[in-house]
Amino acid sequence: MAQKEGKQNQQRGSADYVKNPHLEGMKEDFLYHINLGTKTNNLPEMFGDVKFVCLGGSSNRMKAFIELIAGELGMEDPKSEYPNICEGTDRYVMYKVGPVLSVSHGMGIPSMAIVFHEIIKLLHHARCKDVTVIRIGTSGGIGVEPGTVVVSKEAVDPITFKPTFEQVILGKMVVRNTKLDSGLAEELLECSKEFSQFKTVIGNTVCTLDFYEGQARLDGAFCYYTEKDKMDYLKKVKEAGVCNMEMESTVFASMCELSGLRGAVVCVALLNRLNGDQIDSPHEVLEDYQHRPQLLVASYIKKQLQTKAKHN
Ligand SMILES: O=P(O)(O)O[C@H]1O[C@H](CO)[C@@H](O)[C@H]1O
Ligand SMILES: O=c1cc[nH]c(=O)[nH]1
Repeated sequence: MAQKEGKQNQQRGSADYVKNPHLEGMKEDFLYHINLGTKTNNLPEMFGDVKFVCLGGSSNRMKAFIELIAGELGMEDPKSEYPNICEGTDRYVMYKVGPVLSVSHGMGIPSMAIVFHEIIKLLHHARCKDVTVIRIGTSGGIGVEPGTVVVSKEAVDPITFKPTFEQVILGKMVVRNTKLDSGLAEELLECSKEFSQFKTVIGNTVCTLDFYEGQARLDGAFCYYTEKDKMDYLKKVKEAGVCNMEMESTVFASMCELSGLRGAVVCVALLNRLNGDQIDSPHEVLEDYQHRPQLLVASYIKKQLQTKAKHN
């Protein structure tokens, strides 16, 4: 039976990103999957200035993103190779330039949840404040042209299309809220107006547990439904105000909600799922699509930092 959790954190910007009394009594908190620890590393010195954390599935994308950010913020160092801060592990990669952290999260809810727990604890141990987190991803579009950037209004589950995420804790189903920061989504949409080379829309995002059967594809290793079943489901998805499907947004949004971090999900649609299942566009086209959320988010970060500098 689903059990609703109690009060959720509504205080965006609060520095109290963790809600775990057990952490206080620990001699060291070692963040195993990112190979950083409270005793091993001086986390406040290394990360105390972080204001933006950008997460995306692939390591190469997150390296490309930090290079883009370095250029945008005028902080590029031609001699620098932008070292991977998590070098001691091959689970995830992490890069930092100024107040921006760029981290890979792998594929799917469990992989995202693990790294996000550790990132939230990292922000806590480093005593970071007013941090914004943005997932920069790819997705399957629902009724949108390939290459369209979708800023998520709500991250919704694939059954009821409600903004909820279910997690089994102590053998019980816990239902968590996945409401995203609407102000941040609007700010990103506003910022997208400077990019006439691609379209940006705001809409709901369905988060699934799988790329094939979970997203009603006909091209997986197994398929026990018809093309009509698939299209009926995708029609229902579209009618729920959904513009795209991916695999991490609900757990990401639920953890933003619990921690009080401002969060957004910005994913490009690699294809329109109403027209097919295979992602077979040429490599250069897919590279160009993947770059679009990065351009938008980099420009947003630059503007935010400029505005902040003016007011200081
Ligand atoms: O492009 P990324 O961030 O990896 O995200 C999307 O791509 C993967 C599937 O190909 C899933 O993880 C999905 O959420
Ligand atoms: O169709 C797609 C494309 C990218 N990522 C997904 O999860 N689905």
